[in-house]
Amino acid sequence: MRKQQSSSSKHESSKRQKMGTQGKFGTMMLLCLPFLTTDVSAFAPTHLFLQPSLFAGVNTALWEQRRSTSNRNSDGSQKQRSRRRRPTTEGTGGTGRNNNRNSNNKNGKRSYRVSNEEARPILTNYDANTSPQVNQERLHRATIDCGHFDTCSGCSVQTKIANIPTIQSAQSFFSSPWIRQSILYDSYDNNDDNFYQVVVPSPLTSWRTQAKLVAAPKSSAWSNDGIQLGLYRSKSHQVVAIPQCAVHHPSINRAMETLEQATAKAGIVAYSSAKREGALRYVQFQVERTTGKVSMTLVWNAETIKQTQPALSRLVKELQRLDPDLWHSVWVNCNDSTGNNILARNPNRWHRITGPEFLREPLPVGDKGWLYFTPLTFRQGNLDGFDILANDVASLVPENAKVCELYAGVGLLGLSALAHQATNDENGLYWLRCSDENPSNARCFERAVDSLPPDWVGRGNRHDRKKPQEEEITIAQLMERMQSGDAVQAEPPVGDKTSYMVASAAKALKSGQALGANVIIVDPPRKGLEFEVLDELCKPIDRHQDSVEDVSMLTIPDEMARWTNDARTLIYVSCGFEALARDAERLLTSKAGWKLESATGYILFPGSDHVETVCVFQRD
Ligand SMILES: C[S@@+](CC[C@H](N)C(=O)[O-])C[C@H]1O[C@@H](n2cnc3c(N)ncnc32)[C@H](O)[C@@H]1O
Repeated sequence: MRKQQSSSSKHESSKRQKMGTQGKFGTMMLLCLPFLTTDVSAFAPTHLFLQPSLFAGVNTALWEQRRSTSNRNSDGSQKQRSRRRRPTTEGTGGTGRNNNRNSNNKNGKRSYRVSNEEARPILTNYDANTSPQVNQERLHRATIDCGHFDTCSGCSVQTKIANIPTIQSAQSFFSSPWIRQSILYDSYDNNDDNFYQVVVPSPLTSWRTQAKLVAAPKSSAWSNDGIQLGLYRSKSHQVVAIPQCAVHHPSINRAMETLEQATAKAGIVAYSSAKREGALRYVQFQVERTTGKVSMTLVWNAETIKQTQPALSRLVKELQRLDPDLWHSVWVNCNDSTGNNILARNPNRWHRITGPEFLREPLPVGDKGWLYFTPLTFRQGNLDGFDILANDVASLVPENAKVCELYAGVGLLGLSALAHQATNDENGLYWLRCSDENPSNARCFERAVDSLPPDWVGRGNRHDRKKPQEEEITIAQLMERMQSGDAVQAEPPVGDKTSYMVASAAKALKSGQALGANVIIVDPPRKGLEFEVLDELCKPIDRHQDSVEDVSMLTIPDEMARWTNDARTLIYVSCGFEALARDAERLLTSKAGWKLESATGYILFPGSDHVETVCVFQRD
C-alpha cells in the first residue's frame, strides 16, 4: 500500500507558504539528451516582436523596498548580512578579485595571484551593486564609452542604457490593463505605474566574464599569418575586430591579443565557411574571477583531436610562451559541421588540452561555498550582475521551503537560496531538488555541495558518506545511454537535503521532482518553458491529491497526477522577454490561480538590447 505523508509546518514566517510533507527525496537520476550548443544567432542583436510603448523612465523604488524588507527578520530587525569584507583584501572599495589582479608585470600586463585554496572571496562589491544612488547613476548618467561602438554589433546604446526596445516592451507589457488585473492585490497599488522595476546590478564596463568570438583571417588573403577575433557585423558574415571592447573583462581582451599573436607565430589559419577549409572557427573565453585566469575553448574545424595536430600543439606551446600566467585551461571543441552551431554538442567532441577541469566561482550568497563550471556547462555572461539577481531570488524563498529548481545549470540559484537560509535563518531550506538536461552539470553540483558545511546540506560528515555511484561513468557514456533511451539510477550524489536529477524539465516534473515542493524556480533558455512544463503549471490545484514527495507514494495513477500541485510560489528567471511574456500570459490566464507578485528587470548586459527578468507568481 502506498504510504501517505502528513503535512508539517514548523514556521509561520512566510505569510503565504504552507509547508508540504516530510520525507526523503527519491534517488533516481534520469538522463536525457543535452543541448550544449549555442547558435550563431547569439552573435546578432536580439529582436523583439512586442510593440514598445512610449519610454516612460525606469523604476527602482519598489525593488529597493522589496530588498530591504526581504532582508529583515520577523521582528523587523535587519538580518545579518553575511558579506563581511574579506580580511585579505587590501585597500578600500572594489572586490577581492579586483585587488587580486591590480599589479603589472614587466610586459605592462596585469599579473595574477591565484587565491589561497582556503580563502573564499565574498561579494565585497555587493553594497555598491545594490546602492540606489549607484543604480540611478548607472541608469541615467554613466556611459560605456567604447571605441568600437560605431562598427560593433554587440552594443546598441552607450548611455541611458535602459532606453532599449526590450525594456520598452516590458514596461508596456507590465502596465497593460489585463496584467494589472493579475497582480497580487497587496503587492501593488493599481493606480501606480511603478510595478515593473529596472536595475543595473553591475558596472557598465568590464562586466563580461564570458565571450564567444568569431575567428577570421588577419589579412584578406587566406594565408597563415594568423587570425583576428571579433563579432559578426549586423546581418552579415563580415567580422569586426574588437580588441579594446569596453564591456569585456580585461582578461578577455588580453586573451584575444595573446591568441592572435600565437596564431600568427604558429601559422594557424581561420576557417572559411565559403571554402570549408581552415582550422579555427570560434573561440570561447571564460574568466575565473578570483584569479583573472582564462579558460579558452578553441572551436576547431576537425572531426577528431588527431586531425588538429600538429598545429594545435604548436599553438598551445606559443600561448604558454607568450603569457604563461593567463591561462586557466585550454579546451578544444572539434566541430566540422556545416550548420550554425558554434559548439559541437557531443561530449566526445570536447578535449581538455591543458589545465584543470573546473572553473571555480564563489557562491553569490554568504561567505562559504563555491560553484563549479566547465566549458560544457552553462555559465552566465555577467557573473557580477547575476550574483545580485541570485541574492534577490534567494531572499524571496521562504524559510524552511521545499524547493524544486528546473533548468538549474550547476545549481547557482538553488544553492544560493540554501546558503541564504543557512546564513540568515535558523532552519534553512527543508530540501532542494535541482535538475537540468545537461549531464555535465551533475558533477559540478556535487562539487559545489561538497564545498558547503555538511549541516547545510543535511549530512553528518561528508567524508563518511558512501560513494555516490558504484561505477565511474564518463559524460560520453552517459550520453550514449541516454541516446539508447536508458535511464540511469544512482544514489543521490549529495546530502539528504540536496539532490540533482539529469533530465529535461518536463521529464523531471513527471518523475516527481516537484512533488511536495512549495517553491519552484525556473530559469529556462531564451525560448522559455517547455510546453509540457507550462501545461503542468497551468493546472489548478487538486485539493484531493495527497501531498506526497515521491512518485511511488502517489495514491492516484501517474496519468492523473498534477505534478506541481504543492507549489504556491513560482520564481521565473527569464533571459528571453518575448518568451516570458508568452508564458506569463498563459500562467495568468489559466485556471491555476497564479497572481503576479513582482517583476524586476535586471540589465545584465549593459549596452545591448537585452534584459533579464525575475517574475514572482503566487497562488493560495
Ligand atoms: C539560462 S540557463 C540557467 C542555468 C542556471 N540558472 C544558471 O544561472 O547558471 C538554462 C539552463 O537550462 C538548461 N536546459 C535547456 N533546455 C532544457 C530542458 N528542456 N530541460 C531542462 N534543462 C534545459 C540548459 O542546460 C541550461 O543549463
